[in-house]
Amino acid sequence: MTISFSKYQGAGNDFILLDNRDGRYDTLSIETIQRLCDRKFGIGADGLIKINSHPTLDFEADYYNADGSKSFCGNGGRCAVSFSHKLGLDVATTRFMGFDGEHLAHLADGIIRLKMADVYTIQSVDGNYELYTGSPHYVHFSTDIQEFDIYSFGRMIRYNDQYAAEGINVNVVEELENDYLFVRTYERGVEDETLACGTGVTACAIAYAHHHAKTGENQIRVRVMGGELSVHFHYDGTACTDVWLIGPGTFVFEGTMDV
Ligand SMILES: N[C@@H](CCC[C@H](N)C(=O)O)C(=O)O
Repeated sequence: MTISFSKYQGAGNDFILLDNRDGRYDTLSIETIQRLCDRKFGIGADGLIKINSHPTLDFEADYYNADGSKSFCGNGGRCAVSFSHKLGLDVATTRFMGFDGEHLAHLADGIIRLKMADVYTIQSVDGNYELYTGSPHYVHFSTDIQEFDIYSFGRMIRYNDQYAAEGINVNVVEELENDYLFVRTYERGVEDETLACGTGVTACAIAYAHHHAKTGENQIRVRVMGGELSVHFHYDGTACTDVWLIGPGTFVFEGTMDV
């Protein structure tokens, strides 16, 4: 089978995008997804997204991590909107289905505003936080995180008895200035640090607002290893609503691969 793909990246988190609106890639196996994402034997990517048709929404973004497991991906969601624009869909305002439910998004001037799920539960775990933003995240605040060994720390948390079965994404966060964070993320399903994680920066921005009791409207800028993202939301002291992840979703190259 010949796969026709486009490669995209959002703040350095990179994805293979497939147009599957006619179902031609419905039978793609987990092994094939792993091979396509492999950086030595395949195209190379942190994840793969099939754009499926949907009965009531503009499309479905069917996301797979590089190991073939499924979740919602914030950076991937933005890239799915950019790719859908390339496919000819009108995505100035668009609604699509993701792993965690329906999403609204807007594309203007190459920047995608992606509406994320509301967050009602922020769990405190020994001074760290655990929350679900479409995928599960562990948030640890620290200083001088450029020097932090995120790989060893991420693996220690992700594979401990509490999380080993389901897995968790592990973020380390530094406050650079008021409302400006630096975030590094170890992603489950990639099992390594990625250059950015959209659901991760969303979780970190929310945990930061919660930690500092920043109620009301929040606009948090986040530096990641591969660029800059923003997270806007309302926090009422308990719940986060009207959550938006803002950033690019950039075309890199396209091609074919025989599998
Ligand atoms: N890179 C993503 C998150 C992808 C899913 C995650 N690895 C998981 O399995 O939970 C993002 O940008 O949100």
